[in-house]
Amino acid sequence: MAHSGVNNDRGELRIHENLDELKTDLADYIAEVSEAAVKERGVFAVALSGGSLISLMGKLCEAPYNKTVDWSKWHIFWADERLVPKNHSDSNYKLAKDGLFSKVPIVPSHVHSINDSVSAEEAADGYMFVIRQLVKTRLVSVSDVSDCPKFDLILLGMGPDGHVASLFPNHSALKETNEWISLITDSSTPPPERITFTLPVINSASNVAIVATGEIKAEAVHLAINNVEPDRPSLPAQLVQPAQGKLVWFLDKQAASKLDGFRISE
Ligand SMILES: O=C(O)[C@H](O)[C@@H](O)[C@H](O)[C@H](O)COP(=O)(O)O
Repeated sequence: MAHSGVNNDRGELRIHENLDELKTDLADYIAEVSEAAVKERGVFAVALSGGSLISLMGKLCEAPYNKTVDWSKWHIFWADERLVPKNHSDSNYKLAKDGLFSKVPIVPSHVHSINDSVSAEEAADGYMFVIRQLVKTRLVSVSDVSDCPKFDLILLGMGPDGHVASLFPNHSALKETNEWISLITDSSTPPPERITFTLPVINSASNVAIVATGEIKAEAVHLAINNVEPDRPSLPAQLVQPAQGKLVWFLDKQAASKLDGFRISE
């Protein structure tokens, strides 16, 4: 690791020499968080995003994790989903199915995907209903400080514009303070219709990881982590500030290259 375990008030930074190291560390981290949740609560409620995140999680499907992780206790949710059919190449469900849960023994009824055969509004309401039910039974924990669900882990990618989940810069969904889910119809990155967790839900999780790689992400990583304009934070990734949970950044050295004080070691 180029820099390991550096903590600042924007969370723990795990900066890696290359993608292979990052993938191993990410798999280790997810396996550890899952084991701790299963020990404490008997289940692991994890929310995924789309993009490169899923392939960066790929080592979970290999030894030793494929055998050591207690997959039967995993419950999978989506921090965001694109409103396309589940067999469409833009679907985050398809991405996760092909890259993850078709390869490990996750219980099909523990996959809490978004309905693709109803209207966007009905899909958003349905997803909200499922999460509400699971919070009632405490399969998903509840935050002590808000009435929001407290996921054991929310895994986020980040776009070069600093978006996380489907929360885009300057979008009104960033201002949502009550609802758990927002329906987006005008996403600046296609496809336009998406369902996303809101910031209150992301910031109520026990653990949040943001995974960003490549030089194309360096500026947004700098703005979000060096907390530029802390009084007027506007970048979605900068607004990820878990109230009681732990935030960890998984970066490669290209994505970290614009961080204040960061030097690439040869
Ligand atoms: O559904 C989505 O579009 C994603 O959840 C999105 O937030 C993604 O994580 C980022 O766009 C980063 O994507 P990359 O890692 O592929 O750059």
